[in-house]
Amino acid sequence: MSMCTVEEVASSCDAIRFFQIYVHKRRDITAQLVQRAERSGYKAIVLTVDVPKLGRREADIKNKMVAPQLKNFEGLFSTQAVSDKGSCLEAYADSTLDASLNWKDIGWLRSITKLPILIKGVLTHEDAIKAVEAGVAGIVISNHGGRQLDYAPAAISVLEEVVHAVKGKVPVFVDGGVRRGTDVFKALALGAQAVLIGRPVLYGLAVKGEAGVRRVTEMLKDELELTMALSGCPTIKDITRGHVITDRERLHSSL
Ligand SMILES: Cc1cc2nc3c(=O)[nH]c(=O)nc-3n(C[C@H](O)[C@H](O)[C@H](O)COP(=O)(O)O)c2cc1C
Repeated sequence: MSMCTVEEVASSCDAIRFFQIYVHKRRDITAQLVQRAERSGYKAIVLTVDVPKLGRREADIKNKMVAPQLKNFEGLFSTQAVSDKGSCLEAYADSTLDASLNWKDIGWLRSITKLPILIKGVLTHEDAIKAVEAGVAGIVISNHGGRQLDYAPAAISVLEEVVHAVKGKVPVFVDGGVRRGTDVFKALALGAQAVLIGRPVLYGLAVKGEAGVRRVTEMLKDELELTMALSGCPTIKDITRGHVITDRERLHSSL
């Protein structure tokens, strides 16, 4: 749901880019986006699976959230959803996203692209195993930044069970609540290959544009390096499971 097009983002930088998609009721629209991402040099498709419907975002409802102009869909369909119930974003998601999304759709996606497909929104080891069986190239553990369902577990709390289930067959990434280098360190120690960052990037952007985003990533990098130095880890490879204690271990030690 970007306000810039696939092509605009591609021409703005030569960084490695992954393209995140939702599956639309109209599959031709999803297919077109995937093809545009391929043509624009994106390296992977990230299929978000935790939004069959938009969660109940009460602030959006109260504030009568207006869906932003989603430029990728210009000429394809109108994204100007209106709602008398409150959130226009919710009305937009209801009318366009396919709530019947299921495991077979990964097969469909694989049939229309040669790019590796990552699945974003996994929170259990059972789903992680199914995702690997369905042929994904990577897993992003995520609860959508806590924006979809109250009481969904924190992504970091399920990281280890997913890593164990996946057994190194595909890389495991995690997002949600990464605010400090220590958070990155913890995720790496619990077996994540990398972390993804949402709101800190947006906060940096809001405060100081591109320089603000740069500063956010520098801060995280500096903090990670300091944490590594103070934990006796000269390289990322030196960060091990033994460097962190989880709640489960605390509980065991008090039994
Ligand atoms: C304003 C906003 C918009 C988002 N839009 C999307 C989206 O379109 N697709 C998606 O997969 N995740 C979306 N997310 C979720 C993020 O990708 C990510 O999972 C989450 O923000 C990570 O948590 P963090 O913000 O604590 O780092 C959005 C998050 C925010 C805050």
